[in-house]
Amino acid sequence: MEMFSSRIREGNFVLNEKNYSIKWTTKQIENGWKITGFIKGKPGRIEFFKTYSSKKILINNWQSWGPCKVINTDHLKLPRQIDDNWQYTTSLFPDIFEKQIQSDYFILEENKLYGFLSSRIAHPFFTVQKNAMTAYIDYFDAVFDEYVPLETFVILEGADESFLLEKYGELIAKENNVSIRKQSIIGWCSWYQYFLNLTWQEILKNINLASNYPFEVFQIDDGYEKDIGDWLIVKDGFPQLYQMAETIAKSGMKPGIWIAPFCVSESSSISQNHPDWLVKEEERPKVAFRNWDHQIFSLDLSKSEVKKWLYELFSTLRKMGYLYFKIDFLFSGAIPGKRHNGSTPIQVFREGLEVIRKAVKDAFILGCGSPLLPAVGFVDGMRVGPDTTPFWGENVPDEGAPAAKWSLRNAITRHFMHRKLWLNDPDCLLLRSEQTSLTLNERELYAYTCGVLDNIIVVSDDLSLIDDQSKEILNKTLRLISGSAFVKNIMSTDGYEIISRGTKSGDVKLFVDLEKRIFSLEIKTER
Ligand SMILES: O=[N+]([O-])c1cccc(O[C@H]2O[C@H](CO)[C@H](O)[C@H](O)[C@H]2O)c1
Repeated sequence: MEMFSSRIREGNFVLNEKNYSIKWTTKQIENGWKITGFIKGKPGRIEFFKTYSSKKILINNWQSWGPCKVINTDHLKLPRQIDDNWQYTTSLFPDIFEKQIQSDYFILEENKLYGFLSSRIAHPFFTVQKNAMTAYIDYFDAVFDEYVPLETFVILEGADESFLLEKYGELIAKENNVSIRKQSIIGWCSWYQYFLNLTWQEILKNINLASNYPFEVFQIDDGYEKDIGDWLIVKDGFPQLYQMAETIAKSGMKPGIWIAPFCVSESSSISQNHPDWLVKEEERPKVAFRNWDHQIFSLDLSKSEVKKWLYELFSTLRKMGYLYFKIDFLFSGAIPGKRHNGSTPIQVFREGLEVIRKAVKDAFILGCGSPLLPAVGFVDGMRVGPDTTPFWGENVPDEGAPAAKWSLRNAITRHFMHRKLWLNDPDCLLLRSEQTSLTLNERELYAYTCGVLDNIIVVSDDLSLIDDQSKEILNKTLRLISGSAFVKNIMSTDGYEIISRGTKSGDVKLFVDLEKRIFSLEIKTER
């Protein structure tokens, strides 16, 4: 284990390189080491730490949808090609990802965890090549005249990897002064039934049927808006946004809305009227990703006009009565590219989140498609996996594309974040027995796992398709929440053992195998 080419040991150190200076402190902590410090100059991408890598490692992608999974470093085929439309969800640095094994923020291996506790200015990540693991901190093109804090780094050692990961989560929470909402979310969401074919008639139908369910939140997803960026203008056939909120509120639920606030479509009025608001590459608006048959640009969140627009947008929605905001495609605010004031993409991403937080006050913010570590402290809930699907998805590559199987796997491998960094959103439960390829067993397996994990529970079905059996799955799931859950064998590749103490049904133990699609649920003490 080497930091800047010297063996790791306690003390205060200084290093003056050509382009930057760094001073740091290495301290022994319970179960390992902690490194804090300061840096100035034009660091670019610094090689921070080096060690040997095991073959079996748990790696993590930087944003919500990306995989968090155990791999065997010998079995990964390199080089690999990235889908051009989704470069930055695959990696913040696609050129690195194509050639090397990459893990963002942390790596877990047998008996050891290497992890960063913060991403306030820079992007910290690891690469593995042959048996060499390197930790980098990337400061993009930023120049710091004065010392700025280094992203804090820890090495944790111990025999139980699940425990190391939990410990890591606690340290991140402490570093970022996180406070967690006690009250979790039980709700309804339109996306996984209606996708972009959403209509106001169907929304009304489901608002009415929702009175038979314990939903506190009723969230309208993508499909109501005229264009990505033109959020306050609705599609033909929808009432005004304030009327939608009123209708939901009248039925006794909290109005929730989906919005992708850090990006705009090439066709939106923002792109047309404010080209100066967009992140540029070679003087042209940079394509953050392609979706909805359009090129999608990234907003330059370093600009005060953009921040003002963002604040107005969210305070308007809040005034209309929205109390739950699913803010999506957030990664687009943090992609590399030229911003107006020289801040790093990570800094401006956090400034954007801060503006939204101020504007919506105490309303619930659910992050989605979001960089994970930089969002800690700004969001109440966070999607921790790819989109779920009304099919299992066993043939979908494990790379962040929608698939129930991989969505649930991430809910398990990223469980250590739950109630430490935010409330985990494992994505929606799909309970309907029609218009789905999920079997009864798969629907139960998904729902009970989310329940035992105590995660956010949001149903995304046309409620007129819910039969008694499907409703009983929901009721049973809701009796499994509120416990404190622990994934016992996090490095496993053939089935997870999850225990949860103090659930509404007592202490429970769940064994779940996503390959074989089997589970067994043991309820130990009835209360
Ligand atoms: O279909 N896609 O290509 C695609 C790519 C990436 C993300 C994605 O889903 C995201 O946005 C939709 C609305 O558009 C829902 O809100 C999902 O819950 C959210 O995760 C969909």
